[in-house]
Amino acid sequence: MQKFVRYYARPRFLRHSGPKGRGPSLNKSSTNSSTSSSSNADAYPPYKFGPYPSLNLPDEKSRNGVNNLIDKITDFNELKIVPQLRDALINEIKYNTVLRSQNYVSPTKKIKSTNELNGLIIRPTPVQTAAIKIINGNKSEFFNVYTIAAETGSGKTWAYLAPLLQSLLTAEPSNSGSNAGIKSVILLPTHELVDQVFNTVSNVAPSLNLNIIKWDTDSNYKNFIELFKKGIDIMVTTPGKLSSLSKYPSISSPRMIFSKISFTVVDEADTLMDPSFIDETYHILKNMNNLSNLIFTSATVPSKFNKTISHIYPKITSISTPNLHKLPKSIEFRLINASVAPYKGSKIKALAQALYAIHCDGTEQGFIKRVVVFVNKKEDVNGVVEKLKTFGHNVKGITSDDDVQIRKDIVNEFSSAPEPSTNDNNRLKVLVTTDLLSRGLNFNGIRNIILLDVPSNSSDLVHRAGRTGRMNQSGRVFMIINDSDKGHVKGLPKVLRNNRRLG
Ligand SMILES: Nc1ncnc2c1ncn2[C@@H]1O[C@H](COP(=O)(O)OP(=O)(O)OP(=O)(O)O)[C@@H](O)[C@H]1O
Repeated sequence: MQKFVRYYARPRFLRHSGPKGRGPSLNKSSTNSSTSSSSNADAYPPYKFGPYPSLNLPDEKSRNGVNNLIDKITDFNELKIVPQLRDALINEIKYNTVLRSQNYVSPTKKIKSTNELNGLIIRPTPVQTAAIKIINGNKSEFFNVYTIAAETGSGKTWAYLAPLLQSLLTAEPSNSGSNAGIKSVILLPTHELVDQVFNTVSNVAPSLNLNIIKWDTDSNYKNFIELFKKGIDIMVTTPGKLSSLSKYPSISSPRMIFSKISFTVVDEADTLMDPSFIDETYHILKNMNNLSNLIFTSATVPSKFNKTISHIYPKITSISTPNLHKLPKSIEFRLINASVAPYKGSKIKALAQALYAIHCDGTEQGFIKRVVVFVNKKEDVNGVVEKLKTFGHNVKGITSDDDVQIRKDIVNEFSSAPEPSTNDNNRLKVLVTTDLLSRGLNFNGIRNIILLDVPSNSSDLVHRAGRTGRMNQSGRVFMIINDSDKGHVKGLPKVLRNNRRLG
């Protein structure tokens, strides 16, 4: 029986919008009042959040170039994609889009068959239109480097998968006599993201007659060698796991692995090219001597990342969308001040109260609510989990120290579509984690994110908040602050309410 410790009847949250003096209840899912003022939001410089490295907007020309591309296209049929790929892509999205959780109007009304899905019209998102037009339209035989940058939850995975698959399906048959080798690689920073992208590609590979492989902690080398001999079309892996291949005796040199790779995607690129990953990532990229296409993709473009890749690759085509570095408009952002009574400086009490308020606010009727709580340091996760358990919450924690399979099982509870709630008591599940899970993970139907710690920079804020509000679905982000944080977050609610860009 899940009972909650109540501090007082109604949570008092610092209001970020609406008339003075009336703290809105959590129940009101008033839409973000940014629509009117967001039109001139770009008249202001990006808002620098926090003292650390800022975000860097790709040049205006490339962004404007993308704008007029986007406006005209509303259908995948208008894009240069071979028919079997277009059909496979649309089908995959129809079955797996987060938009389906919007279609769960009640536990019994689960979408059961294709015809019920037909109501879901799948159109290319702006970043998909731009990436497919620019990359598929580029006939140059030389080595092309692209960056794809677009807001969280806007469909970047298919924005790079479509050109990658198009290139595999339209490539000239190899005249080298043997198919053995790897044709393309998708690099990701975490095992969870390798699984997520591999699952997306697996949904279309059979109908496109492509051999794909996931090379990760649970992969089998014998299976890899068998597929390698047949020819691997796409390998989904992490830089570390890809490098580990050269330690096997039968792999004489890295060149044997990399010699045939012509298309590589570095997803969550600002992570994979940051000081903690770059040696491994760059060691791999520089061994790929036959690359025709290299794509870096991310929802944030930190200045350091921009400098690093422009230094290595002098000619880069940047593809970025008008809303880059903005939080999706569908997200409501609220501050909770733990310094006021009854919390008196205890962020944990404010967190417990926020969870209680979410539990009682009447949203997500008929489904188990799931809340993701982000903290800055992994050593704080277990303490927060234990504390919340004392308040009666159903809560789990994940850090990079946890066993990979346990991590994946817990993530799956939060990344799969919302589960019907059979008994009214067990209506709320909580996941406490760090930035390990703030990037890329397609949490499906998560409507509430709580930032227990103030993120130290805009990039972390964008990625954490971006686990909700995906594909413009509604979502709420609560940031719990103390008086000492006020200086750090001053002006942030107004900036986000006006849909301004973060810098
Ligand atoms: N054209 C589309 N129409 C509807 N849903 C889509 C479309 N393209 C992708 N989706 C769905 O949107 C969700 C988010 O896509 P994806 O994970 O690629 O976003 P992203 O931009 O990579 O996010 P992040 O920046 O957090 O990594 C997925 O559920 C995906 O199935």
